[in-house]
Amino acid sequence: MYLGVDCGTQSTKVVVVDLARGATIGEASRPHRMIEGARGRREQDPAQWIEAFIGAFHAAIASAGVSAGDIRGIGVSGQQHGMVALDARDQVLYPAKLWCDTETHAHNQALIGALGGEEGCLARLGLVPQTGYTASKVAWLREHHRDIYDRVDGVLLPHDYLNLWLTGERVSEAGDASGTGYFDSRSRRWSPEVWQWIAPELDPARVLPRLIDSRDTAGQVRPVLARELGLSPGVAVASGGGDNMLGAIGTGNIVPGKVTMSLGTSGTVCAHSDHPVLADSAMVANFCASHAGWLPLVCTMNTTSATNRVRELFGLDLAGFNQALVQAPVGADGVTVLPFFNGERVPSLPEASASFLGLTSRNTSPAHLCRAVVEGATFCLRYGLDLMGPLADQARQIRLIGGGAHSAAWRQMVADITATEVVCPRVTDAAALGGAIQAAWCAREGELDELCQALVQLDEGSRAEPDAGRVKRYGEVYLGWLVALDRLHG
Ligand SMILES: Nc1ncnc2c1ncn2[C@@H]1O[C@H](COP(=O)(O)OP(=O)(O)O)[C@@H](O)[C@H]1O
Ligand SMILES: O=C(CO)[C@@H](O)[C@H](O)COP(=O)(O)O
Repeated sequence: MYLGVDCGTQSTKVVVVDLARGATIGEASRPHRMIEGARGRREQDPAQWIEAFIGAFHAAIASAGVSAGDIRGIGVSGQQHGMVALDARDQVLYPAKLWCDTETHAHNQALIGALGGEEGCLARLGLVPQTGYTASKVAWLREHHRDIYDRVDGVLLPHDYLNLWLTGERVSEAGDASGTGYFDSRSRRWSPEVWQWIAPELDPARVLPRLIDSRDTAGQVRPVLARELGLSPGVAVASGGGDNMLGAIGTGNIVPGKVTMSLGTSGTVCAHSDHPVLADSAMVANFCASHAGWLPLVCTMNTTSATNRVRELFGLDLAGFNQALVQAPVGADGVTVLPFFNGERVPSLPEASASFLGLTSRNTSPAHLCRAVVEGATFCLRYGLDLMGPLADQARQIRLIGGGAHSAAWRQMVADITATEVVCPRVTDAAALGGAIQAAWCAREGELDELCQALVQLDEGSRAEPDAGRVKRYGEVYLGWLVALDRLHG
């Protein structure tokens, strides 16, 4: 039995996988709260991740009808880029600044400038740091909270922090580390040179976690914690990884030719590559995968974070929202939504706000506005997919995951907007499943492709084929959306 954990933005999910039966036999989740402030501040208290982990752990074990003592290994996935600053006793010094925090935009611009612009960044890091990556958060801490910064003894990513809590070890692996902005994603090594620029007083050899291979274990669950959780002694904790990296494993996207799209708090599109990718656009991030190879990815900041905002505006639950989506036509009778409530990464507009355009007396029903915001969020992903070019073109199917993938109307919309067949894995918490699969792989239960073949099952009932008429209509509506984007944001 293996356990997969995904510390997402809105919640922590846990799945229990029975290798012998080739099945996921238990699932549970527990929510997180967000601390939001002026100027794009978005933070979370890492203590909440631990609380959510423990709650979801016990609930998933109970739903599987097994004993915690049957668990052989654990793999942890986490929201990428968050900064967890620790003192010498591993205590958290400041709330984790998240991937969707845009408060540090000026520091990111300064970093890009100092590294010699986009070309200099590509030469040093193999990618161009975006607002939201960890690097500018460290520089921001230095400028705004010098007293805290001076006490920093370690900087971890969210999944690394959970691995530390589980094992007592400060380690990291290439997948998640490649989203920091101080890691060379081609050589798969920290970049002390870039670190020196953002945090000259902090010795990278001390502050940055030890890098391990994706197939290595971070360590074993601490004996005292194992007793508290009811685990057997010596349970191994896999290297884990960023949620998108483990989502790729949990959808079987471990070799070139496939595309995974996630409709979570963020929206992401990624495709595996067996070599580092230098895309035409800096918005395509040349991340590493959390098994081997690379995972070029685009990420939009306003997916279910945007759709939830409009849903809540009308007091709708998720079922009511999904019903509303099908009550308005393709294109929402002319309503165009640029859903940049939180600023945006792709397109690169960290300081933008949202716009609703084309409103008339005939298109302001809840159905119209709900449909329009989902269309706007999906157009951002289509925009990202187009930036990926040949990396995505070769895929004839999109594997759709994340909470939004539960909506049949949204699945069909993705198929029609991208003109590509869409199918969901049975476990749409694919990052958590990827964690369990990686844990079994680290325990040498089999090769990764064998484990994916056995454990990633598709939900045939979720399959959505593009409809020729709607594909054509969406082609026109998307062009209008691009014109609006250009007109408002240049
Ligand atoms: N049945 C559903 N229909 C539409 N959207 C859904 C459904 N279930 C979940 N969601 C959306 O998914 C969101 C959570 O997505 P999730 O992938 O868990 O986020 P994260 O991993 O970022 O925490 C919810 O807030 C909700 O908007
Ligand atoms: O910043 C990125 C990817 O670069 C996001 O995808 C985060 O990793 C958060 O993921 P979700 O909570 O939306 O799954």
